[in-house]
Amino acid sequence: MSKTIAVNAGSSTLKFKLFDMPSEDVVAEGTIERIGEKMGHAKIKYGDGQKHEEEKPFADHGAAVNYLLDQLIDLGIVKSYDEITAVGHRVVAGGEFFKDSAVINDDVIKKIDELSEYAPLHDPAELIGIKAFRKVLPNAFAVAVFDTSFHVNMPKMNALYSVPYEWYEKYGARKYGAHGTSHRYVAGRAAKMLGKPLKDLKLITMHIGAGASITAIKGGKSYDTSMGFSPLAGITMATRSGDVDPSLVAFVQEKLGVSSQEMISILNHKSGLLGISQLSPDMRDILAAADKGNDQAQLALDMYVNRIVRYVGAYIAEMGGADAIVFTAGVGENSIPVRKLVTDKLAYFGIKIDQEKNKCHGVERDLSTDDAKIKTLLIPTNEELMIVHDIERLKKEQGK
Ligand SMILES: Nc1ncnc2c1ncn2[C@@H]1O[C@H](COP(=O)(O)OP(=O)(O)O)[C@@H](O)[C@H]1O
Ligand SMILES: CC(=O)OP(=O)(O)O
Ligand SMILES: [Mg+2]
Repeated sequence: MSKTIAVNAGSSTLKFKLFDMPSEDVVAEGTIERIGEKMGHAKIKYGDGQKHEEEKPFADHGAAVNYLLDQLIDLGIVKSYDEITAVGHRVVAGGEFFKDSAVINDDVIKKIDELSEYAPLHDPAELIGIKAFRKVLPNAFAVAVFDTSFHVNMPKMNALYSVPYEWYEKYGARKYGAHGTSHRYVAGRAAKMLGKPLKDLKLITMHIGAGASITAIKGGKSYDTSMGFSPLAGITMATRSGDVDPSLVAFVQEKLGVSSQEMISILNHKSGLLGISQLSPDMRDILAAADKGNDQAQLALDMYVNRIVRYVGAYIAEMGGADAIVFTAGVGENSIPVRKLVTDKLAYFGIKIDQEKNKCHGVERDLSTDDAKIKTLLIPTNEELMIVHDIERLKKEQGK
């Protein structure tokens, strides 16, 4: 029996799922969190209900990947690496070059390396994973699945910034978006739940995790998205600022006397929920503190909800309506209060959820009331399954 592994390197995490093929049963899955921090955390589920958990530092993504490879053998998840015949890697930035997932070879690796400047928090980490797996699985069918591919053909009117056009021509200055694999997956599931073909639907998918983005999907295609040139733009995130007036950045940079790289780092790592609350990047902490009357946490929560509502409203207007909005990713899948706050503020559009149906997490469910004009769906994302489907499609295309 052959196995396929999907590897999802985030900015500070490494997630994986190992699938038995062709059944697509998940035989092991896990997350390594807080990579690069003083203390990291690894959690792997495997076999029939077995769990492995460990607190230890992971200096960088290289250390995390090596740990994962060791654990696959040490925990007896595989007897030998040869059992894994295909591997898929999430890559955030594919630029305009990768319009679809790609079979990994030397040229593809070189190209991803070149594109790293578009996603410095993500692509270098993902390259480390690609190279490490290539070393131990030299014969596996390896595929890169890009976050940006789904957005690459969005209308130019939405992809471009109102800046000198030659910036786009010379430097690729445009909106690339991210989380495309997730938006694509939940859109497909939404169509199934609504019992309508994707091509006939207008959807707004809210991928709200630590990184977060909202996408307007028209006829199954990305029409507009909240992330921009990099995954820093859009709504308020755990530690990322989302949209900021660039002149404010230049102004504060001067005051602080720091480099532009340092400014970008502050906007990426010290902003968002963490920056406003001065407490935590984690929505669970923000909700608990706001509940106890912490004003900064309340402000962070209000801003977070407001930014989501702003984009959903804009996208309903841009698409001339919507059939459904979809909650997904860490906060969207798990936070009952955030889903309530967001949908309450969208009541004007005929978005209305049943509070009893909302009492759940991690399940596919239509949360709408019967009289809702626009449906509200909860759909747990599954980027890893999407990666496996892309691997199978590319295998077929290549006659393998
Ligand atoms: N029960 C919950 N309530 C609110 N937020 C939650 C809950 N569970 C997880 N989260 C949030 O989900 C985030 C992680 O989401 P995830 O989609 O895994 O992120 P990413 O892939 O961007 O690292 C965490 O920052 C955490 O704040
Ligand atoms: C692009 C991005 O923000 O990814 P993540 O949410 O995994 O950090
Ligand atoms: Mg993610």
